[in-house]
Amino acid sequence: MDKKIGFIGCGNMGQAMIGGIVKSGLVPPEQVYAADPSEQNLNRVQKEYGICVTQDNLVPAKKCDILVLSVKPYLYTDVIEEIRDTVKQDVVIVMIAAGQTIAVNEARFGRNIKIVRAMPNTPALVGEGMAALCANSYVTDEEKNEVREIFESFGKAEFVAENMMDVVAGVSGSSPAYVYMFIEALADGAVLQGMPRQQAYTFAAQAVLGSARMVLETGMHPGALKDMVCSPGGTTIEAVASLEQDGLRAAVIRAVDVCTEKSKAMSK
Ligand SMILES: NC(=O)C1=CN([C@@H]2O[C@H](COP(=O)(O)OP(=O)(O)OC[C@H]3O[C@@H](n4cnc5c(N)ncnc54)[C@H](O)[C@@H]3O)[C@@H](O)[C@H]2O)C=CC1
Ligand SMILES: O=C(O)[C@@H]1CCC=N1
Repeated sequence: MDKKIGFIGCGNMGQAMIGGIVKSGLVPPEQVYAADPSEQNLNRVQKEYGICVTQDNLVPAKKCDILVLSVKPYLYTDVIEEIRDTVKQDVVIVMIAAGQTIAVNEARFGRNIKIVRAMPNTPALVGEGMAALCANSYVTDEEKNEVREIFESFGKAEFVAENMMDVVAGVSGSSPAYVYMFIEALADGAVLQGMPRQQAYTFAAQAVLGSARMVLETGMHPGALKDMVCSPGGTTIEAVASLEQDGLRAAVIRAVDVCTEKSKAMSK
């Protein structure tokens, strides 16, 4: 892609996206810019990925065709105020912050600005991200495809209606945290039964990875896949009955629900 891609904010999510883009070879590292006040973060991405780094937000603002605002939601007002007179006329702004709506941010720019709102997740760093995207009417189909290509360079990406963005935070933006908790708990159970800890993380994480691929690649219902593991009178159904008793599913459904509600509340 012959575009310059900039990041304002180079923390967890910015670094995950930069890592994904550079590793995929979508654009050469010289075409990727990151601005952040943290020298430590900049040194890390500069050393690891060879991209252009600066503490001045106006550098990527001036140079980039696609500009990702990867700062915390509360900083959007200040950052937009800082860059809005410097960005290219035709720049495509990509907003990845939870609870930041297109309408509110169009108003902050105060002109007809192209905005794509996205909700990615950190597995982007290993090329297995999941992102939802939606765009305002100023973004052309070609530009939408370019932004989709960026997100697809480190995982899957789908356009959705903007009113789906809150639930996307609940089901994929934030859910890696719940999955890590599940992996940690699986490993703790194995350690309790005598397995060395590092080995336990490998066994637990590979089981989660393989199960996720089964859902995506077989297209089978998760319940049917679960039934395939449960031998009558066997070990698995003992564990499944125990998880039902302890409310695993109810706990997860509630987690997605409260996360979604928090995202909605942040939009107000
Ligand atoms: N971490 C995640 O899993 C996900 C995060 N997001 C969104 O990504 C955004 C960033 O989140 P994280 O990367 O987790 O936060 P973070 O705290 O790791 O990174 C934010 C970065 O912004 C920098 N920063 C602070 N003030 C700045 C300024 N004025 N100009 C430029 N950079 C500045 C900080 O030094 C830091 O490196 C948030 O809006 C969040 O909602 C979206 C999806 C997933
Ligand atoms: O916790 C957060 O607010 C961000 C948004 C999705 C994942 N992390």
